[in-house]
Amino acid sequence: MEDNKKIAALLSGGVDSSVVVHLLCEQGYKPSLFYIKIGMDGADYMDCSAEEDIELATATARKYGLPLEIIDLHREYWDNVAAYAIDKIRKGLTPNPDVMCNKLIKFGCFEQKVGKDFDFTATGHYATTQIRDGKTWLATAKDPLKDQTDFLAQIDALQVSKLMFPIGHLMKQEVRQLAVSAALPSARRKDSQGICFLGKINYNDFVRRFLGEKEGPIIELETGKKVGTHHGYWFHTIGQRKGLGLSGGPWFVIKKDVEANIIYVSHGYGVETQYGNEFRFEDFHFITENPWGDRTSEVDITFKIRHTPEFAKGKLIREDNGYRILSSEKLQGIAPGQFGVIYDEASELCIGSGEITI
Ligand SMILES: Nc1ncnc2c1ncn2[C@@H]1O[C@H](COP(=O)(O)OP(=O)(O)OP(=O)(O)O)[C@@H](O)[C@H]1O
Repeated sequence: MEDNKKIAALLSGGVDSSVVVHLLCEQGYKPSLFYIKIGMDGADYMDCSAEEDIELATATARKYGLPLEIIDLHREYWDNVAAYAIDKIRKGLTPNPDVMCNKLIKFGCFEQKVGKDFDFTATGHYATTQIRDGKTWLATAKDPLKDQTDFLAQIDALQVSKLMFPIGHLMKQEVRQLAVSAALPSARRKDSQGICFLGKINYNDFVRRFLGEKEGPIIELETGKKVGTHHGYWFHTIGQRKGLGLSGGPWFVIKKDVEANIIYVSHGYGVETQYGNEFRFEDFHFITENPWGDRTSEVDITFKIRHTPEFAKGKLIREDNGYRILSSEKLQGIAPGQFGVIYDEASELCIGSGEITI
């Protein structure tokens, strides 16, 4: 990479993005730093302050003599990401605001307002990129526990071609050590959850504010017996185990009847209905392009249906009107609305993702 590249670095005040700044400077770059402000919408249920973040970001910028600008994307966030999350929850689905925040805010609105004037945007995401056949592909991080490619799996070819992930080749421990040895202002900070509000606020308070409460029965799937009462199907998600307030557990949420406001639960593991080995996608999205071409109808892949370090093995099957995953093993808690994320067989490249439907 040439040293005169113009780089915008997204700085959150956390350890990871501070190390990004440090590494870029060591490589001879002079990145412009940007802190994205989402704001709290004047609501007390979002008790999180950006002040400490901004203070640490400012201290980091000063240490390296770099300009820091605060970009207000509050309206954009609420109009896009929060509205998306509420809409999905209302439909009984499980949204993933982190995925949408990356696609629409960090690499969407930010790109349109600021990033467009730079050659690259650097972030502290745990991910890498690879060039193959002249094209840029999203690739997994060295640290499997921290890998965040699943949160990036809705970005597009143009976005990925402009991204830099300077810490993607490091283990979290190495990043922390670098922060300490470089005496970065954020070195001793514990991990943050970034700007995505659902990581920072009480999820139930957020949902209650928009959808209120509505009591309904909790019914045991096998017996049809009422075992408890819930306060609205929107507080519960398929596969959920905690927070049902039922005795004699463990209980799992197996199914939701959104029309009738009923939650169906079942006991313990080994319940056949709790597992599935296939699901379909609503609009599958390839990040760079379809690496298998249109003629291949069935390919071996690895995939994730939630944010876990493990990859499941399976086949991606092309159908007349979309794609289907056939898993080699039974999957627990396939939650419609969540993103199913596809990787190549070696779990090296993140190929794309789609919203799960069943
Ligand atoms: N408020 C923000 N302003 C600018 N960039 C941000 C902001 N929040 C997150 N980012 C960028 O997105 C990356 C990934 O964010 P994530 O939410 O995963 O935080 P993280 O992994 O804890 O990173 P960090 O330690 O840098 O906060 C960050 O490293 C940073 O580059």
